[in-house]
Amino acid sequence: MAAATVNEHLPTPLDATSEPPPLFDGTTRLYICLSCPFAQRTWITRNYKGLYDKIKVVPINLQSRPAWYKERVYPENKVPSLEHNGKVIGESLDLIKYIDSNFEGPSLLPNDHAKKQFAEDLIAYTDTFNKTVYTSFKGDTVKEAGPAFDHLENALSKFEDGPFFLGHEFSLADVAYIPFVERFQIVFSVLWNYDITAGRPKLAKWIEVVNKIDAYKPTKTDPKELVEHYKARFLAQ
Ligand SMILES: N[C@@H](CCC(=O)N[C@@H](CS)C(=O)NCC(=O)O)C(=O)O
Repeated sequence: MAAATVNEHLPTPLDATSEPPPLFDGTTRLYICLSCPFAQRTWITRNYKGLYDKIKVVPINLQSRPAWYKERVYPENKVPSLEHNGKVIGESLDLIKYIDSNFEGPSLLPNDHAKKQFAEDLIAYTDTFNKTVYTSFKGDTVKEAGPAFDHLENALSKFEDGPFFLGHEFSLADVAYIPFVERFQIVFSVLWNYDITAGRPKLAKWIEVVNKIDAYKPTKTDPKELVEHYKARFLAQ
């Protein structure tokens, strides 16, 4: 069971003119960008575990990035990153595991060895999944991306007992994919007139159920901004 959610009002993203927060004062801070799918993974994890007071979300404006972010927080200059116990760590897939195992709240990885291994395999496949889909934008998109969505449909068929990758329990495997599937569903529909769930009933059900999770709802991206961003980034000649 997810922890209770709160109706959170996040601060305006910090930009190049913003002073840094009082860094390394003992506050745990999760630096994100509101439209970043990698950061969204960590944001969902933090919400699902009910860590609203324990982990402060600090949105950053990546278009007008504050210099102190690279210089004093995270030299890779990307989001997400987590300031915790006097150090800063990054990489969304490492971070979701880190948050899950170092903080209180419902566990997002099962104890069952086979299920845990399946979650690890799925998490390891996310880069291939994303690469296959992003590469397809430059080619015969619907045809080339098909196997990536079929992979998810097959994975979702593994356990009979529920709509999620590991069956009835929501896990880090779901967290790792949903930000990207959310974006792909929108852009395939708007730009290629293609429904990624057509002929993929498990994927359709999974998306429907994940959309009801309170920890996920406030993290969803703005579809209009997304389509404009994808047009400019992937379809411009
Ligand atoms: N592998 C990283 C990727 C993070 C990433 O690329 N974040 C983007 C925003 S969506 C970013 O910070 N881009 C800024 C840049 O590359 O300068 C992760 O999983 O956390």
